[in-house]
Amino acid sequence: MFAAENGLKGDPRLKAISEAIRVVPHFPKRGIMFQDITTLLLNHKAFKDTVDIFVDRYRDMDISVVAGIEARGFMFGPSIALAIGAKFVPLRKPRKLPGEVISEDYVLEYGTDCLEMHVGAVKPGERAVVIDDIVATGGTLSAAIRLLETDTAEESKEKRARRELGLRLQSVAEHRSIYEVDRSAKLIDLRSRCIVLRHLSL
Ligand SMILES: O=P(O)(O)OC[C@H]1O[C@H](OP(=O)(O)OP(=O)(O)O)[C@H](O)[C@@H]1O
Ligand SMILES: Nc1ncnc2[nH]cnc12
Repeated sequence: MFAAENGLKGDPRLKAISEAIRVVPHFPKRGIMFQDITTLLLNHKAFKDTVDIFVDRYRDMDISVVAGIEARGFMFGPSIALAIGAKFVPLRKPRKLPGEVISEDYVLEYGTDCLEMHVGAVKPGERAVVIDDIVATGGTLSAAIRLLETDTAEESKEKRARRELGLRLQSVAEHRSIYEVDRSAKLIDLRSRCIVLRHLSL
């Protein structure tokens, strides 16, 4: 879907990017097919192609904020921000940011967590892209969106409605299985939304 929507159908870069991601079964616990992007980072071409695809997609779109989710969104987000002329806003795990923060709790496949952002890092009306390495349950990405929405809460209802209509979820690798079929553990192979570098344009 991403390939077709973005004129990348048949682009050999997408296959090479998918193949550069190592899949580690049963990490960090039984049933999880862990998508390890550290092997992609070791492959200069696949790493650069990944960043370039997002840069090409988001340059000249009046985006002033790239928000990266700790920790793996920090590995791709800053390069994309610099290349498209945006600022980089880190969305961090609790108690890491020294200034005043807003927080959002969320549930993960293997526990619960929280994301924080400095108050004032994003101004009302700014256009943002959220970068992370993967969407599994979507809990982390939803928390990131809520954080950004909180900080832009002053914007008008009309503007907000327009922005919500413009939500886009994009990826460079999709339809990979991230759960092993394991009846005894009652896990289902969702063949779902395992997405490398899924991002959201607000
Ligand atoms: O869609 P979800 O179910 O929310 O899962 C996806 C999130 O899980 C991973 O991060 P993790 O919280 O493991 O932290 P890390 O990047 O610090 O390893 C991953 O990098 C995403 O941020
Ligand atoms: N299957 C998975 N692989 C890598 N990171 C993840 N975060 C949540 N689920 C994951």
